[in-house]
Amino acid sequence: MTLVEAHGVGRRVELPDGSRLDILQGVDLVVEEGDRISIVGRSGSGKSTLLNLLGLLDAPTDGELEFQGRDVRRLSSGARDRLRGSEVGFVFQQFNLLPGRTALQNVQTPLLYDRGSGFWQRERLAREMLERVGLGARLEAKPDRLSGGEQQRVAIARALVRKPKLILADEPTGALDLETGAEVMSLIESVADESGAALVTITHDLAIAARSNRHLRLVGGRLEPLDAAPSAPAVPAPGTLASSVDPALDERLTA
Ligand SMILES: Nc1ncnc2c1ncn2[C@@H]1O[C@H](COP(=O)(O)OP(=O)(O)OP(=O)(O)O)[C@@H](O)[C@H]1O
Repeated sequence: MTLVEAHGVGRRVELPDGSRLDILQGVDLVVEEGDRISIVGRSGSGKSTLLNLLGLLDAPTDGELEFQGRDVRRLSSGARDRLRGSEVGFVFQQFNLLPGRTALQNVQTPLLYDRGSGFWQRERLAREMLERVGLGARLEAKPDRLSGGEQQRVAIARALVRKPKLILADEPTGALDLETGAEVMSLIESVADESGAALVTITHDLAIAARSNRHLRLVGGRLEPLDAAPSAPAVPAPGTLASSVDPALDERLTA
């Protein structure tokens, strides 16, 4: 099933001096259920802007964008928020956990928007999700008591507790060491597999990009395919350099 279909999508913003900046122009992308897509691009090329459009945080200024067959530009902001809440999960580089809340409370937060789910049901779902990411023994821990890798696991549990069909990961391993990053990606992928969700990952890390089955690069406001499959192993051995994964892929990603 097609989740997202973008044709000629553009995103333009107005700058304080009255001039306009075309961040994205003519983006074409189809995301199917179960897809594993990585997007690379230079800093400032518009990757986060694109992720915000795919995740219904923002609407395009040009082109057509459909989410599960619905025209995003015609949705009211309330309808967009509801669709995002039930169908999209975000994982960010900086975890974005609520600092004063326990792991269990953090993971329950998205469930507060589920009409009809009572406290005990929310607690059960959050507990199960934290157990799924290996943190069943740290339910009451607050973020400042957790390592970076553990905080990212809480963030993953929070992003996926509503079983979204689209998972958008913006540099999810950027704040983690290589080995922890590979573990965290495996976790995101296996949870995505269980629910048949699509996973779109923005990354600068070539080892992380190589794990996807579709590789795209954002350049000049457009997406272009990097179609040759990387020959690298899916997970680099701990301690290996990301750029040693596949010199050919490396060249294509960073050109
Ligand atoms: N609301 C906005 N108003 C003005 N400029 C913006 C706005 N949003 C993004 N930009 C600009 O658009 C460009 C693309 O931003 P974006 O954050 O999408 O890039 P990116 O590829 O994710 O960058 P990075 O890899 O450094 O995070 C940047 O030059 C940014 O300053």
